[in-house]
Amino acid sequence: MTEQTHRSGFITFVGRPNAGKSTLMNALVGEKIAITSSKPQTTRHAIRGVVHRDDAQIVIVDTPGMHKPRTLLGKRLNAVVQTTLGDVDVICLCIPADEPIGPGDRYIDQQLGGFPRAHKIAVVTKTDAASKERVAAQLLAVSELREWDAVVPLSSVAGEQLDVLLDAIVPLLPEGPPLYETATTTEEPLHVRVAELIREAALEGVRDELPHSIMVTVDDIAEREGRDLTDVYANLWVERDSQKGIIIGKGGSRLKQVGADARAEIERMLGTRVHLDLRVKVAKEWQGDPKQLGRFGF
Ligand SMILES: Nc1nc2c(ncn2[C@@H]2O[C@H](COP(=O)(O)OP(=O)(O)OP(=O)(O)O)[C@@H](O)[C@H]2O)c(=O)[nH]1
Repeated sequence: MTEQTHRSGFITFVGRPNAGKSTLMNALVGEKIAITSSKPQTTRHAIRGVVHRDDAQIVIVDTPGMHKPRTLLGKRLNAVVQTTLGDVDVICLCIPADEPIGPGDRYIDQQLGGFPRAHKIAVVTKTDAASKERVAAQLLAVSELREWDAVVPLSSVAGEQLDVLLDAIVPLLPEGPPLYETATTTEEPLHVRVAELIREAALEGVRDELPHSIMVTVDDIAEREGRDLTDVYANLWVERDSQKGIIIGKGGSRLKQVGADARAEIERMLGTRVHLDLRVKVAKEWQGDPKQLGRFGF
């Protein structure tokens, strides 16, 4: 019997907003750890997931969408992207199959030239949402962007071709032992993961202008002794008093729904019943305020 080579390394997904990066990472890791939403640019943290295989360990760093910065928040997000890309072994550029390649895709593709160390894979996402012909045409168009180490069409939603992507990634990683214990699927601290679940619930059905204004912090997560119950104390931050009203809803109805939805997700993650104490607070114009951004971990 020959001994199998073990490889381990870091990969990341880039692509314009809504390209399907978060959904893909969740599908690969098999546990819900990054926020997904139909609203663009809602991924804020470089969350890591770990894919374990017998022959490899793939550490996934999820980066926020790369875009031309407008606000201070945008600039900081881009700085996170730059640091991440300088560090990884493989960069996967996600381009949806159901939309033509646009300036946003090209902008990001050009940026990839600045990271010669990393191998590059093109991932054509959402193949379930496009015809076979369309997928084929998209593969051709993507191939013409640059010399890729691989081009992989897949669907995170249908769970198709995910193994093909992993098989393409593994040979590009350096030889080495696993970087994380095999039980680990994420190294995000628990309170960050809980905060993301609450933020995701709060984003459901919210008006288009709100997503970037919502932030969640978790003060405490405490198990009640001898009981199958965890207390979670969290704050939902908005930028203006007017937004507070939108979040809370008529007679508190929206906030109640958000609380119920978030609680169900947190219970699923923690495996205990949860009491969620959720307060809505205003942090005036936090996206442009360095102090507030620091507090929210940017
Ligand atoms: N049909 C289909 N829809 C998908 C698939 N993957 C993602 N989507 C949808 O595309 C939208 C965007 O997906 P996300 O994973 O949030 O995209 P993202 O690239 O992380 O977006 P940002 O956080 O804005 O950068 C969501 O509505 C997803 O449900 C897929 O394989 N098939």
